[in-house]
Amino acid sequence: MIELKHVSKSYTAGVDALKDINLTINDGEIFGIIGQSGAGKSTLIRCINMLERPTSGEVIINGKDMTKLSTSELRAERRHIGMIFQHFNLLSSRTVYENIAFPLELYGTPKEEQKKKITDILELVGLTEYKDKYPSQLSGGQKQRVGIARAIVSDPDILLSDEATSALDPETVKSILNLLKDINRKLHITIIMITHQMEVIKSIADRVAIIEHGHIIEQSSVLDLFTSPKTETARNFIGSVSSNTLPEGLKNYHIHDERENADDHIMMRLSFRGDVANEPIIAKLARDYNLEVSILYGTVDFIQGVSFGKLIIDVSGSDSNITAAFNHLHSLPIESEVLGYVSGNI
Ligand SMILES: Nc1ncnc2c1ncn2[C@@H]1O[C@H](COP(=O)(O)OP(=O)(O)OP(=O)(O)O)[C@@H](O)[C@H]1O
Repeated sequence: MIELKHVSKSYTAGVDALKDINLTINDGEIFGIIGQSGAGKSTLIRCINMLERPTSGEVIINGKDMTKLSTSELRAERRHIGMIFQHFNLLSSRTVYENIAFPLELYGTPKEEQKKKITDILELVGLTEYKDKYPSQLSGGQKQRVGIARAIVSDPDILLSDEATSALDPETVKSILNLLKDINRKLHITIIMITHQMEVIKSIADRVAIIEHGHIIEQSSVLDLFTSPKTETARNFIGSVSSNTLPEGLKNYHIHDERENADDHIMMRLSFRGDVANEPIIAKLARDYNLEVSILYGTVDFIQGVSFGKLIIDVSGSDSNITAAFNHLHSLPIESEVLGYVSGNI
């Protein structure tokens, strides 16, 4: 387990990059940290392996406070933490095999054991045929595979990923994320990923924290974040992969914020998870509350194998029935939001 307790980091220039960060990351999790440029992501991930020393607070990994270790103790603990980078950081004068061998050489691993480990890892990352190539002869995705192989060849418990997919094209991002997921499952390595791309979080993270101006402003499971975001920043990140704006066809309606006429319809958005998707919510609103309900638009997406959907519906009926129906909706694990009022027939 990794625990950050009241971690703050100020750079000498007077920049408070991290402010009272509290996080717990469980063994075997894929934990995402997302934030805009300058939010403090790199500083945070570098404080986990002490590439940056926090100004205050504790970083406890498997019971040991990393901030209290001597240089030699820290070197020993770092063996359990691998790291991958946006620009791969490979040694250009070494082959793929020699790049992966590098950490094992530093740790004095015997040559025969090195060979066995590297052969297995090359197989795992799909680069067996490329072992004698140099980094300049590889694509970006292949370079990152070498970076991943080098990071996990010394059997770490934790893999830190610093924007590891940011320099790659969308197809390659998918294949690298699949590889990371595979490694997480097969080798039970805890993965902490920092990114500014919500797609990355949505694809593979179990839980996520949002960092803004050095503060964690929201943290939850990825499914909870998508279905019930609490902050504007979270909604904006979600909007980048799952649009919350009205579909084109609905923009033609004159939607107003206030009710203008007694017979105005209400346009609303319902967001729900797969576990409630089977309930006849719409039928119930119509039947039990005597409302007219039309479905105007719907989408379904998947996170961690669970479906979550959005429906835009048009509701009309008497005030008392609408109030009772809204009370019923609020009792369900569904997010409901009034988008506005529409006059006349829809
Ligand atoms: N070595 C440093 N000295 C002084 N200030 C720094 C240093 N490194 C980072 N900062 C500042 O700390 C803040 C957080 O930077 P950090 O690199 O952690 O953010 P980030 O979220 O990773 O950004 P990006 O996505 O652009 O890499 C920024 O204001 C940055 O300018």
